[in-house]
Amino acid sequence: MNLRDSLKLYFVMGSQNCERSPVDVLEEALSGGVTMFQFREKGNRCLEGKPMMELALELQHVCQKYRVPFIINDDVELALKMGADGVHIGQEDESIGAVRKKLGDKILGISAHNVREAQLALESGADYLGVGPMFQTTTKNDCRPVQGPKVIESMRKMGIRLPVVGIGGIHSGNVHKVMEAGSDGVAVISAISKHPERTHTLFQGVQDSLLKSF
Ligand SMILES: Cc1ncc(COP(=O)(O)OP(=O)(O)O)c(N)n1
Ligand SMILES: Cc1nc(C(=O)O)sc1CCOP(=O)(O)O
Ligand SMILES: [Mg+2]
Repeated sequence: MNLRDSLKLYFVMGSQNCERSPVDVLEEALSGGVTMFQFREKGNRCLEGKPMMELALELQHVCQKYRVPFIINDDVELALKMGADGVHIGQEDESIGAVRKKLGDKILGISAHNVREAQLALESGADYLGVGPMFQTTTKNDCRPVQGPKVIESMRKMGIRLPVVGIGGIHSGNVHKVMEAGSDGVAVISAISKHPERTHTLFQGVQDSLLKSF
């Protein structure tokens, strides 16, 4: 599967986001159509040290079973140590160029909030952009103000063709707005971590939007 296709339904999650076993949640999400996974163990009640590492390895194993890329949030050294498929970093994390050098040809995702950040990420070697927040979210407390899907639209209008996922407050009722703005897919936490059994509805929303755009 190429990267654009892998980004259709991108599940981002850590144990702090789950109401039951993260391994079971991920397994159900992958059966429901998730195409890429990011391990984001961060914030209140998150695991550290050995328990975090053990969980990361278990989740990586589940992704391997489904042949879905396993991405690590923020921690480049952890990603290299585990042999993860890539890393996602934001504007407040390490420099993009330095991370690209460490990662070689592994997947590098960058958060971008405007056309300038998107252009810089592209020039520094990003493989895809995470753009948000699309809608109001309570999952990440240091989020930027909501700009909505129009940011993705403006990136596309300015000729940025890099694969893009929208993130922040996305659920099956608003997924079409993100896709219609020119996104390749959506990244979600709570819509799946709280209701993994509804993953297929989100996946169908992405597919329907892609079919309509032809
Ligand atoms: C796919 C995707 N997009 C954006 C983010 C946010 O990254 P960042 O801005 O570095 O914030 P944290 O997730 O590290 O709190 C993401 N993780 N994934
Ligand atoms: C991790 C993250 N990054 C965001 C950004 O705007 O960059 S919003 C966000 C949280 C997404 O969680 P939910 O799907 O539950 O709203
Ligand atoms: Mg980050």
